[in-house]
Amino acid sequence: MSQAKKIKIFDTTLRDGEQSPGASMNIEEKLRIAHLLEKMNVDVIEAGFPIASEGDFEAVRRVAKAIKGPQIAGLSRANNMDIDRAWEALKYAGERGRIHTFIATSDIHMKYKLKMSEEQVIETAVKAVKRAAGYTPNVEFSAEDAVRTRLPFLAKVVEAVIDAGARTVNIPDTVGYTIPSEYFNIIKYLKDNVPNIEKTVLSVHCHNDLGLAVANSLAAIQAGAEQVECTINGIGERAGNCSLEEVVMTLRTRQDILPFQTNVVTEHIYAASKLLSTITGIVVQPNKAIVGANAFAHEAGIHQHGVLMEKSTYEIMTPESIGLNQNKLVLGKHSGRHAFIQRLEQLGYELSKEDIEKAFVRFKTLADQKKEIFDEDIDAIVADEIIRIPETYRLLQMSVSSGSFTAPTATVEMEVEGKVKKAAQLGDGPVDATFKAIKKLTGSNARLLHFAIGAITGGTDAQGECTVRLEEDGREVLGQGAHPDIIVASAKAYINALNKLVSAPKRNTITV
Ligand SMILES: CC(=O)SCCNC(=O)CCNC(=O)[C@H](O)C(C)(C)COP(=O)(O)OP(=O)(O)OC[C@H]1O[C@@H](n2cnc3c(N)ncnc32)[C@H](O)[C@@H]1OP(=O)(O)O
Ligand SMILES: CC(C)C(=O)C(=O)O
Ligand SMILES: [Mg+2]
Repeated sequence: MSQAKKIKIFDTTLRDGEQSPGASMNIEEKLRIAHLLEKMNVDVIEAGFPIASEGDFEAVRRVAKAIKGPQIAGLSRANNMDIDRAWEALKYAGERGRIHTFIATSDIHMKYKLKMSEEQVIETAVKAVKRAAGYTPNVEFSAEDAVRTRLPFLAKVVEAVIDAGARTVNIPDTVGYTIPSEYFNIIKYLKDNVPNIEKTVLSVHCHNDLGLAVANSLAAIQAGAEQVECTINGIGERAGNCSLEEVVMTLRTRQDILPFQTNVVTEHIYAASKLLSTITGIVVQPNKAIVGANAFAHEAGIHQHGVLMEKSTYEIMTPESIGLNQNKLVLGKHSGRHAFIQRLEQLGYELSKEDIEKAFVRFKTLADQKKEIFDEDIDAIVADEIIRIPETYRLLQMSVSSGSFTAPTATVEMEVEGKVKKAAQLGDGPVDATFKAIKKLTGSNARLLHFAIGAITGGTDAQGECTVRLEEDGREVLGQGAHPDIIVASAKAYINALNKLVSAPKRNTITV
């Protein structure tokens, strides 16, 4: 059995997270996220601030009704109206309904915002906790701006609200001001100086104004905090809150020096991150820890080589642990031969050493001009440099008749696998008739996905250039053809694509 101490995860994506500019969510959206948080097995979901609006009230009520595992919290100021309204929404969750009441305790907030003395703040806090405790024993109290609060006063407030019935007491860094060593000392001070501290769960709630929310939360855990308040993708007021995925994955990854564990099923982390950014439109930066697009991607040749030999050379957690299928080796100008050869093999190419070297030189030249090399680029390099697509089908001659009085007809003569064949077809237009004739001659079932025609140079004598994209059995190819007659250019492009389909290696999904 593990000796690790349990840390409760209090997710406030739907409350503090929603305070991010532009992150407002409707009730259905909040419910979808709440269901995913339930699957993730977080301990508490703070669903909203019921007094804030009818919509927020309804969202908290619906979440309290629908969610079965985690506790459901609703925020309220330290007054009767907010607390009563919060319970009205939370009561459907029974004992799992948590009234979370708060009041600021720092000099700045008391003087300028609340215009209250220390005595008035303590009295208001105690009254609020007692009022909430009249509804449920599941009461949390937060000392807003605790980090900028004089410590002896903070200790007095904490002791008083515990006596009044607060089962959880939260010490927020509301403005993201503290640093890890200072926050550690604050939590330690409360542990050492509040006589009834063991009767409550000590919680922390960090903002990211200096980019230290996760580091501060970890320091607090080391000092004895038992609950961490956090949000998916770290969204929240201003620079955001402590990121759930970062704090949870740090605890999971560094068990060797952090003997703590959470109940979170981390394999849902990636899905939760995606769902939230889809709903809010707040995109995750590519280099964001854990859930950014590049968090499990490697571009540098030396790293790619290492990862191909043994993933743990450059990966401290597995992509699977957050619900990603696999890592990603991005081919670009920093890549080396090992990764390039692996991609060639995955694409189904079996090339000699000399051919690989030729293709690699072309790949590096292209990578200098292009940010990322895709599989289609590699297909083109191999086709041009090594394979030079064999012509299973060849256009010999063709004629087309069409106009406003004539039904479009195409007569096409082709060499098909060494035999000369001819067919005539009617169509909706001359190109359609031509493609139908080619299909008849080749027996192809390929689907036309895209057809584009343009002029290579200006003027009526310009070469027509045609591009088609065909699909057959899940494989897609591009075909190109050029000719002064645009119908002939179209026929050539279509035949070029068919040749690629019969010569390209068969592959399933394209992976890295
Ligand atoms: C650190 C945090 O994240 S705290 C949570 C912040 N979240 C939000 O504010 C989002 C939801 N808020 C709202 O919808 C609105 O602000 C409401 C409904 C709560 C209040 O709206 P209004 O009544 O119009 O007041 P307004 O927001 O302008 O001002 C806040 C009032 O609450 C008082 N107040 C602030 N915090 C508290 C508190 N913890 N306990 C009691 N009163 C408080 C202020 O002193 C001010 O009082 P006043 O109106 O007597 O001057
Ligand atoms: C309401 C409290 C917990 C808060 O969000 C903060 O202080 O940042
Ligand atoms: Mg906050």
